[in-house]
Amino acid sequence: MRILVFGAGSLGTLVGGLLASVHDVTLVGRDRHVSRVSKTGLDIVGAESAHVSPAATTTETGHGADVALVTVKSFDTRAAAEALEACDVDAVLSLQNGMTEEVLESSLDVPVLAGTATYGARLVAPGRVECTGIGRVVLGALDGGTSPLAERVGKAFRDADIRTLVAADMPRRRWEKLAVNAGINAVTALSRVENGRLASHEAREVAHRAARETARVARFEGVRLPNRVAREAIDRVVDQTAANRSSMLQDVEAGKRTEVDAINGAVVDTATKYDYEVPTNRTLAALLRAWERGEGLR
Ligand SMILES: NC(=O)c1ccc[n+]([C@@H]2O[C@H](COP(=O)([O-])OP(=O)(O)OC[C@H]3O[C@@H](n4cnc5c(N)ncnc54)[C@H](O)[C@@H]3O)[C@@H](O)[C@H]2O)c1
Ligand SMILES: CC(C)(CO)[C@@H](O)C(=O)[O-]
Repeated sequence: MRILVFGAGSLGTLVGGLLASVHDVTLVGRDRHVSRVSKTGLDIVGAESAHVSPAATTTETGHGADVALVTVKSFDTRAAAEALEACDVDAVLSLQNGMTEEVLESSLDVPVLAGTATYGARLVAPGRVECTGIGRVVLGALDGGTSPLAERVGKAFRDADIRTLVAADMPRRRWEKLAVNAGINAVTALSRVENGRLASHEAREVAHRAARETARVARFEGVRLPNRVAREAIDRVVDQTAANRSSMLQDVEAGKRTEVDAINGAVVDTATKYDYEVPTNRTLAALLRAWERGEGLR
C-alpha cells in the first residue's frame, strides 16, 4: 500500500516508520528531520525497535497515495487539508487528538476515516523516534458502520505489526476519547501533574465534570455516551497511563501551543449550538488560552 504521512513529527514518524517495514511510505515533515531520514534512514527505539528507510520530504503537495495519514497537531489541520487537496490521495485517516475529521471532510473530496492512537511517541532527534508506549490504533468509518476501506487500511496496519482495531462505532469512540482528553489533558496541564496523580486528588472531580459535560454534548449530537461511561473512561485511562505526562502537559512544559481549541474548545463550541452551558470545559479552555496568550509560549 502507498501511504503518505502528513505531519512526520512524533506520532507520524513512529507510525510511518512501523508501516515502512512493509509498505511504500513517504513522510512529509520538517527539514532537519526529513533530511536525516533521507540520508541515513530512521531509527525507531524504545518499546519498538527498527531501522527503516521511508521516503521523506518537506514537499507538501503533488504526492500520490492510497491513503494519507494526518498526524499534524490539531491546529495545523486546515493547512494540512489544503496541502492534501493538491495531492492525489484516495483516502485520509486522522490519528490526531481532538475533533479534526470534520475539517478534513469539509476540505477534501475523498473518504475520511476516523482514528485514535494510544501509542506513545517522541521524536528525540532528527532521524530518531522513541516509542514510549505500545498502545493501539482504532480506526473506522467517520459516521460509523462497516467500511471495506477501513478494513483495507486496518489490514495494512496489522501487516506492519501495529496493534489495530477496525471499529464500526467510531462516533461513540471519538466522543469518548474527546471526553478523556477534555478531562485529563487540561487538568494535568494546569496542575502540572502526571495522569496518575488524578486518581487520589480532588482534581479528578474536575476531570469527571469535564467528561460528563462532553458526554452530554455527545448525546445532543446523537451519540449515545452515558455520563457513567465517560467517567469510567477517565478513571481507566488515569490508571492505565498513570506515569504519563499528558500531551497537553508536555506542550505547556515545552512552552508550545496546546490542542485546547480542538478539545475543550470543541466541547464549548458544540454545546453552544444547543444553547447548553458547559462551565467546566469553558473554564479549562479559558485558563489554557490565557496561559497561551500570556507569558506561556516560548
Ligand atoms: N505523540 C504521541 O504520543 C501522540 C499519541 C496519540 C495522539 N497524538 C496526536 O497526534 C497528533 C500529532 O502529535 P505529535 O506528538 O506527533 O506532534 P508533533 O508536533 O511531534 O508532530 C506534528 C508534526 O507535523 C509537522 N507539520 C505541521 N504542519 C506541517 C506541514 N504543513 N508540512 C510538514 N510538516 C508539518 C510539525 O512540524 C511537527 O513536526 C496530535 O493531535 C496529538 O494529540 C500524539
Ligand atoms: C490518553 C492521553 C490523555 C494519555 O496521556 C493522551 O491522549 C494524551 O496525552 O493526549
